[in-house]
Amino acid sequence: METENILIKDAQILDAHGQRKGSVLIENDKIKEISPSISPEGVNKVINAEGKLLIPGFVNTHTHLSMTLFRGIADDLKLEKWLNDYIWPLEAHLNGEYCYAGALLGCVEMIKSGTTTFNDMYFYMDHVAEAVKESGLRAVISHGMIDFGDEKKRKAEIKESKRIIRKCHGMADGRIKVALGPHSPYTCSRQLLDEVRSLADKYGLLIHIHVAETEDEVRQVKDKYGERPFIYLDEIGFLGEDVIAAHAVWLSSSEIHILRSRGVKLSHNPASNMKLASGVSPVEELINMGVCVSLGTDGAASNNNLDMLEEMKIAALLQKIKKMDPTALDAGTVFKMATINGAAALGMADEIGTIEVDKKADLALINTRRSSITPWRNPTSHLVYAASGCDVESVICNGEILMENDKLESLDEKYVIELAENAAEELISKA
Ligand SMILES: C[C@H]1O[C@@H](n2cnc3c(O)ncnc32)[C@H](O)[C@@H]1O
Ligand SMILES: [Zn+2]
Repeated sequence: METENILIKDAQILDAHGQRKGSVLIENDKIKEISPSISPEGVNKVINAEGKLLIPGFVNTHTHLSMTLFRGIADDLKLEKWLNDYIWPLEAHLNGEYCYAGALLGCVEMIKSGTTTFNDMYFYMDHVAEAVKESGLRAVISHGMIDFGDEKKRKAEIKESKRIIRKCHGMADGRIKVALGPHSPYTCSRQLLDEVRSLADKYGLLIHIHVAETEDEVRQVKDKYGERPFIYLDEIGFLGEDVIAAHAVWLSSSEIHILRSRGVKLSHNPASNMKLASGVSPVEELINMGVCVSLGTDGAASNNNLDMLEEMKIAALLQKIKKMDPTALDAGTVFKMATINGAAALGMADEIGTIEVDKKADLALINTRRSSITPWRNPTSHLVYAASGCDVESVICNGEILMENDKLESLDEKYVIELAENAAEELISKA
């Protein structure tokens, strides 16, 4: 491969390690050098980052990308009714084409708001992988498995997961990895969860699952298995460092200890938890106990967007009101949740999540000369409390420019919007 290099010149750099000024040289897919000044001689592409803030691309650790097609379809409902009466009946009409269109739309939205890596659980994941490949983004994808105790369904779900692993793991120059996606302890049988654990151990794959999202789920799991969700999962030997659990709202103190001792990673999804009125996760307690808590948007049908800047603000504000303490979940902590903690949750802390030499060049540039973040004083504060996805101007993933000066480079935005609009209309007319 011919060496491609990009120089990001004179940026204000911000990551979990703090703030500094400097230039960043990218060679192929990685950061080669970070110095106060780097000569542009022999460089293929120079980006003048004077007056710009350079941050790591956000890591969104819980998404259902193709659900962009269902945006605004079923608002103002509780999770159970939302899933049973609206979302699952619609999902019965999905196909690969629709999932591809919805995933492309999600990729556009994520690039435009500075996300470079995401953890996605859904259906027709080989079609989703195709969209991710075209977009230039990095993703962990998993087939969402639900068996409701039906043996035939369980076998079919495992078969589909294995097919996706064979077809997509390592795709797009390694930007796409495959994980296992048992939906939740209330939709998956004990046997299915056991098989998932064995496959994860055998192939070294991550497990992505929804757990302890609602009080109703806790009641259901207690009625069926006699224990709260995380205690039940621990008793069956399911939990480990490779598990990333979304939501984790309703937790007892013993469950928090289990999460810590098993090294389970969490994805906190405040907007979705608020919109479905699921509850408020005890994020401050979890972080103080040493649990790795990252941030995710969930799908666009329960959020209703994929903007990690907005999600950071919601996360911070929600903890402050839960604790009635304005010092709770400060801006610096929530920025870490959206970057390095996300990388750690996906087992990629050595590769992404901060701006360091030898890490992947997954970066976003914010234009600091925007009215919403003027006067430019405290970058972390402005990012979390004042900025939104629209303030992201340029995005690089794996050393490729995906957006420059607000123009998408890897995808044709107009085409994607048209494709998704048509797919959504056709799909909804079938239901
Ligand atoms: C993959 C399946 O998961 C469903 N889903 C989307 N969001 C949520 C949520 O917040 N809790 C539980 N299940 C969810 C999605 O519709 C797919 O059926
Ligand atoms: Zn979800």
